[in-house]
Amino acid sequence: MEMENETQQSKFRRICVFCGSSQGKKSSYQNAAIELGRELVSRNIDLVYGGGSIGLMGLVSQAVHDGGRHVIGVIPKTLMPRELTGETVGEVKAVADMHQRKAEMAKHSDAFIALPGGYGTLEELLEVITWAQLGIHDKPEYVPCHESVASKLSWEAEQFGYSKTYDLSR
Ligand SMILES: C/C(=C\CNc1ncnc2c1ncn2[C@@H]1O[C@H](COP(=O)(O)O)[C@@H](O)[C@H]1O)CO
Repeated sequence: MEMENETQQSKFRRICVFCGSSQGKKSSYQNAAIELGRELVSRNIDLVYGGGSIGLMGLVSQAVHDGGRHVIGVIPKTLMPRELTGETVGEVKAVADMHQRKAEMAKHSDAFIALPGGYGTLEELLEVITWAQLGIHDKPEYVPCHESVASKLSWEAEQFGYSKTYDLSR
């Protein structure tokens, strides 16, 4: 029987979160980023992300770091002035370019979660989905099916004729 307040164990050690470099118009996006960060902490899961300190990326990484879990941020050197402001959080892996960033993020993660974001987030999500389709990896991708979490991303996905259910896990 499960005990209340018992730390939840996950089969995932590290999860990669893709999300916006801006905070978005709705406070629910920001709340979702913080909630997801805390949820990872409660399940003893470390974070892999794009390394930025701005937008939803900054919020989720700060929440995981504040909760005492390890944070790996993977960021191209050329993007640092744009996406890294102030103090860095956790371990920062500087890479040469965007392609290496995505490959590194995928290598260090057991699964992927996408929160709302712009085209960068969408691009990152679609890349790992298509890698799974090609059999390059078999790690699950998940877009939380919740209005406040998925609406921005889902709007963009709809433009590409994507499924409205957003249950992309396999
Ligand atoms: C330019 C290249 C590939 C296509 N573009 C991107 N690929 C991967 N990651 C990207 C791309 N553009 C932006 N990003 C990053 O996504 C994060 C969220 O951005 P958003 O637009 O706010 O959702 C952010 O860290 C961006 O750096 C290489 O050939």
